[in-house]
Amino acid sequence: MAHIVVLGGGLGGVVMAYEVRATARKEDKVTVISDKPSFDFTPSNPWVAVGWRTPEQISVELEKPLAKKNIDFIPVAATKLRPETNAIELADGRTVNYDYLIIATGPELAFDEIEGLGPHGGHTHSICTTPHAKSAHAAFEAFVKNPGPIVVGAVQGASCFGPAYEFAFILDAELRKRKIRDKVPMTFITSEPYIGHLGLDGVGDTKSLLESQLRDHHIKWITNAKIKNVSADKMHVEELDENGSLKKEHEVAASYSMLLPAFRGIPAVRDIEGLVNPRGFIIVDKNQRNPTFKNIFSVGVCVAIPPIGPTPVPVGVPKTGFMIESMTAATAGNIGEILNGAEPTHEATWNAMCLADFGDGGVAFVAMPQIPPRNVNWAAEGRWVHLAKVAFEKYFLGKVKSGKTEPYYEKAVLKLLGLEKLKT
Ligand SMILES: Cc1cc2nc3c(=O)[nH]c(=O)nc-3n(C[C@H](O)[C@H](O)[C@H](O)COP(=O)(O)OP(=O)(O)OC[C@H]3O[C@@H](n4cnc5c(N)ncnc54)[C@H](O)[C@@H]3O)c2cc1C
Repeated sequence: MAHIVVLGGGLGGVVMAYEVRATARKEDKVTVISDKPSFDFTPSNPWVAVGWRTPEQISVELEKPLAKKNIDFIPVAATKLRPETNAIELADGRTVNYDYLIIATGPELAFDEIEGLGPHGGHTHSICTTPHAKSAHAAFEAFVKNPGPIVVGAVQGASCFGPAYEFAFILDAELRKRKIRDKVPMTFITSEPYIGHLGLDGVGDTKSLLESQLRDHHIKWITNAKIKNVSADKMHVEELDENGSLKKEHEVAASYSMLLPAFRGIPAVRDIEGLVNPRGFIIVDKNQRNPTFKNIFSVGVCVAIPPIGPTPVPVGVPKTGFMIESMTAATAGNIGEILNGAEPTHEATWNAMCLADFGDGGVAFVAMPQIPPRNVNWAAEGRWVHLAKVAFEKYFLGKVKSGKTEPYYEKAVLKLLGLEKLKT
């Protein structure tokens, strides 16, 4: 009998647990360890922040659905991983031993790298977690009573740009609905070298698509931006030129702001030599397996993926839901093979595919592979993206509740786009 532990109960971890349950042998034990009792569907956080969803609508209590699939659940945070003894120390003093470990903890949010950034003692809001989105919503309701300038964007070192664009357009839609958009100057501030870069050097024509959307919605922008510091009503921003030298300094007024932070690995794993890169992300080979500790695998945002190329201000590569599904499927296949005495053969596709909802429209893109030149480099816009995103939410929450394992949705979207045959 082997004990397979999945660390993290988010988008990657829960699906991972279901999938590895299906590929492991009957006698093997599967356990999920998470620092909270529920699963939150992170892609819906921008909707929570404007009141289009409540946190309860996008959360699932994990104990029962996991138990139904014969998966143990420990809702206690891991404080330290000891890979040399195959042990995880937990916040309640317990130690859990494993034969195989899959790390799916997502990121730690590096707000402390910029003065005044973030919701904990800083001056910017966040949509990275559902509790953050809930307090961003409370602040938004206060803001609309006394509107002023809004800043939305992503800071230096960020890797998740789609949700920043989404949130800017969703705020714009909500402010129009409340008929106060005319009282709110909006600025999009990003470390990307150009609008629509997305950490992927653009996909299809995301540059023109997103620039024209920002223009159409009267949102100004600053690219190659480094946030120096944020105070209660403004932020100090350095705009760099293409060589990385200072081009212009900006003092941007903000009554309400949301900036996506840089990510790094969680403290429980961050300083383990051979396991992580300098930012604390888990190093994996093509089979999602760590080359030093061969019984450790990793999926999701905590996986180390190098940036697509140098940029004047550092930007990382986004890890989206569809890519994460392909990492979980490959990992489950590989652990199944190892348990049956074979070498792992499954590889994730690591393609980027994303739906960015704008409330009444949206932009979708597919990049296969992630690094250009690509076989598929496609982006489009339309109201259907909003509807597809609602379907994505329903599909995923259903998957978490029921324990279904196949990545139906990726197939469905590719089919919708006529790209099914091109899937690599
Ligand atoms: C605001 C936002 C919107 C996004 N929208 C989309 C989208 O529309 N489409 C898309 O494809 N992708 C989207 N993404 C990207 C990506 O799909 C999500 O970030 C996704 O949640 C990542 O899944 P994950 O499992 O890697 O991490 P997470 O979902 O963050 O899960 C990590 C889990 O580990 C737990 N954990 C953390 N530390 C510990 C610890 N010490 N011990 C135990 N458990 C721990 C956390 O509580 C959490 O449950 C979005 C990301 C963000 C931030």
